[in-house]
Amino acid sequence: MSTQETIIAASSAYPKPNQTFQYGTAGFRMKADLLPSVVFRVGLLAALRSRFKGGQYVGVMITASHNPPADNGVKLIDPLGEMLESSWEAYGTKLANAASDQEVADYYSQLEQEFNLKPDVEAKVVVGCDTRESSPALVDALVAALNSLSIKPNDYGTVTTPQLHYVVRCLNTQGTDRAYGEPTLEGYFTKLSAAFKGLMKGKSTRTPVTVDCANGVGGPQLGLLKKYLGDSITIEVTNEDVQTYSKLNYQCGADFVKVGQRLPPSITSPQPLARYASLDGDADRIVYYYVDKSNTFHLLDGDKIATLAASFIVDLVRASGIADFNLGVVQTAYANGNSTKYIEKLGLPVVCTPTGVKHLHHAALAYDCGVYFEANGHGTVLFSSDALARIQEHNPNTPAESSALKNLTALTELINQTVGDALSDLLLVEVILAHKSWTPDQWDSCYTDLPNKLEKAEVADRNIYKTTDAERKLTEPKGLQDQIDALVSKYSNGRSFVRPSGTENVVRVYAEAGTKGEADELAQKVKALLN
Ligand SMILES: CC(=O)N[C@H]1[C@@H](OP(=O)(O)O)O[C@H](CO)[C@@H](O)[C@@H]1O
Ligand SMILES: [Mg+2]
Repeated sequence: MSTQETIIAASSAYPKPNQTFQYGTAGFRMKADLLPSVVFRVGLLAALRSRFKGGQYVGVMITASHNPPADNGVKLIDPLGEMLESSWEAYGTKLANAASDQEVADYYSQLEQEFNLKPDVEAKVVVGCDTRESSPALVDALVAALNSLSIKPNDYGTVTTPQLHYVVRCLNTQGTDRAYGEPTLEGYFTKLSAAFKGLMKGKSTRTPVTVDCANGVGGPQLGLLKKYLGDSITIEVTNEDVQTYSKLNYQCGADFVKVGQRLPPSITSPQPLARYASLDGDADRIVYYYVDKSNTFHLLDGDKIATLAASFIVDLVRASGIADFNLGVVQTAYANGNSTKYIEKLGLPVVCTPTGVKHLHHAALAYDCGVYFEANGHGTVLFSSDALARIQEHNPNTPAESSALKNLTALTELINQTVGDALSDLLLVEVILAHKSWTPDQWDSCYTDLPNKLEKAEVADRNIYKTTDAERKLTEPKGLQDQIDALVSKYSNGRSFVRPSGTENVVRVYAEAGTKGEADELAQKVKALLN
């Protein structure tokens, strides 16, 4: 049979439902029963992408992150562990929407020709999935697509999204001077735990940190990581039930905590000033929190993690005696206004990009060290290859410089530089707090969040909302931005913006103001302009 015929035969087992699909910020994501045809076609896309990249490995992750248990999703990982290059999202969308098996096969061949893909360049695809009930069948759909092209994918089983990103990068850099690590889970755990233990040497024993794993894949993986960490840290794991599918992200996890600004109900008697953290369903996102002595809840979100990491790394670089090192922080419009002010006060450059990790990641590459976080806890730290070389070649002049340099080097190993990684970020925060001997309230006191409110509005057509200035201003519908500005001007420390979501059929409204009541009121008033 020709390739066309084998694709058609295999595709016929995965008929397309009557639905339009779009590869968005988080790949394809929706109710799992709508996804088999999409995942099959993403398998074809992954093969094309790998061949386009000269036969390098690409990854396919099956997950719907913080979405409810009945949802699932699929996204592609590029060879260095980054998100799929944006220009390819459109090919994914077109493949997913092809009306017949014949059209699927035709479009596959068309792309093969367009990119002049040689038949002798073999595709290499790795796959991983989260713990959802629907995940194994979706992996089967992916494997069926690859098998129809005579490709045998490398299945990493149930893994966190960042673990798969790590593995993809390791596979493609093996044996080069940019080798990222062993392309196995053991390699991942060993790399993180060795760096962590080095950084914690000589630090006094800390109180435990409690980690809510959203009843997702982070639970079992954190359980494994703990074995490698030994007694270098005490981690208490909660919400780690992956057997009861309905519990995933239910009343727990990073999204629940961030959106509701409250504890997961499973934490019934929080210890004042103890450290708590929540992961999301695929463990690429983390937020911290604590209750103070009067039992009031305080969130330490992605902005707080970014400022903590940036100030710590700047200090380490200085203490190592490395000069002319430029460190920048990348945020989105959702970053709290006071976090931005704080970073400016530290004398660090800070830029704002559109929402979505790929935009932040790209902007962070402009620095020797780019620290990027979304307020909701997605984020990581990138060191440029030039910066890594300078750190490696630097000759310290004093024992103090030598010790700082050693820690800086270990940090570059501890941080998953492919993508935001809740497990790696957890260890990063723990290291910094240990080095500063800080309790969570001391960390929190660096700056006070401006009261804020995030709302969503259901609108007839979110595509009529067009933005500029990193999504902070509307250009369309005409006149709406002026109305928003007029409202904002009535509030001290007021700020508000409106943008269409990239992952849900809604428009998001964000507002900040001097008091919580004013922030809520401003958000309501801006929302009312949309109807
Ligand atoms: C306000 C907000 O939290 N938006 C989220 C959300 O994007 P929207 O385009 O706002 O739907 O999902 C993205 C993917 O997970 C994440 O990167 C982003 O931060
Ligand atoms: Mg996630």
